[in-house]
Amino acid sequence: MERASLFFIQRSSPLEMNQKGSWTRMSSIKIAILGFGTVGQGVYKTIETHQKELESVLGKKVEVAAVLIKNKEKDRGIHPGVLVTDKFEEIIDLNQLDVVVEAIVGNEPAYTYLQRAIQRGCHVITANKEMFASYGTDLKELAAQHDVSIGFEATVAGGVPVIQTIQQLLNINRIKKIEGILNGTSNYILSEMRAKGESFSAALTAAQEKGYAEADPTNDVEGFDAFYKLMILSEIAFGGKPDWERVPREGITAITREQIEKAEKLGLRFKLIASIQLINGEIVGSVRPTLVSKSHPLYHIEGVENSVSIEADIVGRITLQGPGAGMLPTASAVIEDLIHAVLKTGVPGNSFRMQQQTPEDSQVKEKQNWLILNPDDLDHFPLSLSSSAELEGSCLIQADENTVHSLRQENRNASFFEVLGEFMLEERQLVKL
Ligand SMILES: NC(=O)C1=CN([C@@H]2O[C@H](COP(=O)(O)OP(=O)(O)OC[C@H]3O[C@@H](n4cnc5c(N)ncnc54)[C@H](OP(=O)(O)O)[C@@H]3O)[C@@H](O)[C@H]2O)C=CC1
Ligand SMILES: N[C@@H](CC=O)C(=O)O
Repeated sequence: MERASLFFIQRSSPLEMNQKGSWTRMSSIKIAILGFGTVGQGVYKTIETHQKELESVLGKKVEVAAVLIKNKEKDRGIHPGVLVTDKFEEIIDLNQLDVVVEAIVGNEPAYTYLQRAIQRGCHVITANKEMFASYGTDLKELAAQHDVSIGFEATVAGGVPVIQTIQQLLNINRIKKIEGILNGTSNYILSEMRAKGESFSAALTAAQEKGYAEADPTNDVEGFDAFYKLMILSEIAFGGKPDWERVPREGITAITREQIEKAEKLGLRFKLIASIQLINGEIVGSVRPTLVSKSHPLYHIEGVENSVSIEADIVGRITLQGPGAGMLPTASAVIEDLIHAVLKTGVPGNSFRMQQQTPEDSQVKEKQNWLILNPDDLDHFPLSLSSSAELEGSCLIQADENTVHSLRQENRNASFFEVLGEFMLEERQLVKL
């Protein structure tokens, strides 16, 4: 009995003194969660488990007023007082609605729902990178017009607070380059294939079961997901995005277990690397499978972990690392955005970061090391390493992007992988092109 009443006291709003000096129930922050999959459920659970912390930071209880889903037949285990509906109209028409958290999939109807929520005066938070990469600029503008916050920490690198780091903590630094592992599913698959000899499809199934993969995992394994995240980072770091068509995007589907084993023998690991930088004032990016050597920090990023390195002119290089996908890490990003939303530190324009950076000290892209697996014509590479047992049927070159591009055209069956980090082979010479 005592336990039950204690529980009741905790769940009801605390008392606050009103202007007339009498005690009333403290008002609560009412939120709606759009989507109740991995992310939506994580947010719902975290609000339950961390109500005390939320209340102490915000001075108010946070109440989930409504949840939007597609399939009304599924049992959700949601508290009976919460409106569970497949009709957005019922949510947007609620008497009180302060924050809308969007965790559904794809551009529409997510974009329209968030526009309507902002127009109603609600703060919005999204985890939907595909939508935000396309419409983030418009939504930020709309949010500024309506003086509401827009949170999108969960759109990039799951639980790793990279957006707030750039927006709130690197206001004066000029960012030169951002590079990292931005897709948890791909990194998990590559790690499982290498460490446990799993097949691609078995590793993908496991990533889906753990809630890491997108509803359509093509986005993960073909590099679209990392690409969307890169575009979101580009906008906050450089104040703009490159022409999407000019960003090479390649996923991990063509990587075989044999290639992974061959790389392993050479002390190299495959990682899906996303990178974006200013080169002579132009924003240049790419998403592609890359080989990293033991000396490189990304070599040790395994499983669902993500890692993002930010190179800036004052601070130098800082690296953030942590879980890049999954229920609770993503809920963590959303919940922290909720604090900024309610305290209004997430209103666009409240970040001091300049919108457009002067590309004064942008860099010239140097030649990189590339490992070519199975070139069609080894004679093409006079100093090829084909005589090496480990490198049988492959060679290492140093070349710029354009040279590699032409070589690819001439060697259609060969695979070209940039090598990051120190990579030297005894008695072997690098072919410099
Ligand atoms: N999973 C992760 O680790 C991360 C995911 N994200 C992003 O968060 C978003 C959600 O991901 P996740 O939770 O994994 O996805 P899920 O597929 O697990 O869940 C999607 C949810 O959205 C609902 N939904 C889909 N379309 C509609 C619609 N048109 N109207 C109403 N409800 C709809 C589904 O309803 P129903 O249950 O009825 O089918 C489901 O509850 C995605 O944009 C994803 O990219 C971001 C960071 C990490
Ligand atoms: N599918 C995504 C989820 C988080 O953004 C990933 O695997 O990284």
